[in-house]
Amino acid sequence: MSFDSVAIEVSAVSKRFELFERPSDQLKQFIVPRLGRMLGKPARQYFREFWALSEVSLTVRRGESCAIVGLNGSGKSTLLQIIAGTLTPTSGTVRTEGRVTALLELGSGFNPEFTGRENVRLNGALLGLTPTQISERMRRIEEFADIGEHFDRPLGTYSSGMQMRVAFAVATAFDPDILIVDEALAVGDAYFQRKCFHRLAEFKATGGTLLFVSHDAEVIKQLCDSAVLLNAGKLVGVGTSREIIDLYQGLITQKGDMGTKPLAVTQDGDGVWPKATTVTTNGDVRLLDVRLLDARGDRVTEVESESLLTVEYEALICRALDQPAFGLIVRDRFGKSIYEVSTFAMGKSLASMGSGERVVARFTFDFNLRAGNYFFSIGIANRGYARTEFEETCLLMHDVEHIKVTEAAAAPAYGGIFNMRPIVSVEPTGHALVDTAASSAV
Ligand SMILES: Nc1ncnc2c1ncn2[C@@H]1O[C@H](COP(=O)(O)OP(=O)(O)OP(=O)(O)O)[C@@H](O)[C@H]1O
Repeated sequence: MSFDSVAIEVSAVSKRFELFERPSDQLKQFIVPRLGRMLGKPARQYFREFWALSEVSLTVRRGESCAIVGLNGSGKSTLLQIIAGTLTPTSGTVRTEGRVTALLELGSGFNPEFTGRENVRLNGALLGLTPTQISERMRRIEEFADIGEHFDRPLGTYSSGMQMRVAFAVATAFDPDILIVDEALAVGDAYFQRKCFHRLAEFKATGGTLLFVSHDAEVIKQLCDSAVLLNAGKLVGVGTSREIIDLYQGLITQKGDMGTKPLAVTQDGDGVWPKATTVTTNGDVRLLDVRLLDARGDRVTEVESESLLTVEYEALICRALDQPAFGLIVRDRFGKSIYEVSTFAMGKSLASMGSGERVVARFTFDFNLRAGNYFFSIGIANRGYARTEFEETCLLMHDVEHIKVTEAAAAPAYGGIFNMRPIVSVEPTGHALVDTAASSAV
């Protein structure tokens, strides 16, 4: 790949932190090895090594939006800081092409004693912009931040939401080629989050390269083309944002699962169910078949909107389940969940199932979704305790099957995702609107 098309190239980056039990150990580490070397004695180490990143390699092409996902402490922020140049790697290299701006820790790159406006000037100057260029962008930044008179008060007096507003406005206003954003959307109210989301989408649409850390699966799926998954400092998955979110959710299930059998999470269902994008399983059940049936019970790959569809899947119980539950997720082509349900969530308690039993779970719907392609994920679990939480996850498989919905000739016209079938009425209230201007002119 030529570097022309590459915006960020991370090659075998590792980062080691030195963890000291006591502050005095840091001082000892500074002095004792030096003394030892002078006296020809072997060096003693006063810290514990911690590898936050191990041999991470990653390529982001120009114009691509890439998300970094992973559990807390997996190394996402460390990687972003190394790419942004605010932290040096222990080994490995990073190359970036073009102007990079980063929204990392709140307050970084800002002086708390300066006002918002002064900080904007300072940041612009650091990025090499002329005073005229900075002034040209000042109004846009002030408008986007929308913090009123606080803009001319010292940053130290701002709430964290206000600081983020200014930081976000600044980071996106100075025409970066690469924008690095760490969880910025998590700060601020819902209205500002939407504004930030639109600004990032705009940045992406105009060809900017985005590297993004977030725990919000839907935002990632909408904003990012690709994603990588970090686990304990290692890169364990690379793929489309949708594939990686599925893999990540498998990891979350694995972590939250209270069962005694370990869960295996794999990307793409090779060997288990080839169509599936991810498979999370503890081996207690096996999927045997998935069937999509129309109202007559015939197998289909296509269905007309507003008609009956049955999704049924057959599974083999490999270990007795005392409180089994069967679930289904319907997702759109972007992987966004449209509907999720399980026998447990519906309040259906099923009889226990013994090892070797074969069962068929059947979900019949009026499939009133708009024309398009929809994907099905299935879940089998044991011992539910909250709407979507179980003590044991036996099987969670994304994209086991999909259906094409076509629009029926007589289908009602509406926008959005599905037909909510409202009861609508429009009636006169009996009160006429009086045009006061017209009546006073008479
Ligand atoms: N300066 C430091 N000294 C020692 N350990 C550190 C330092 N910075 C980070 N770490 C450790 O490195 C690991 C990775 O941290 P990092 O902040 O990169 O994770 P993260 O994936 O961004 O987590 P989160 O989702 O919670 O923000 C963590 O275990 C953290 O405690």
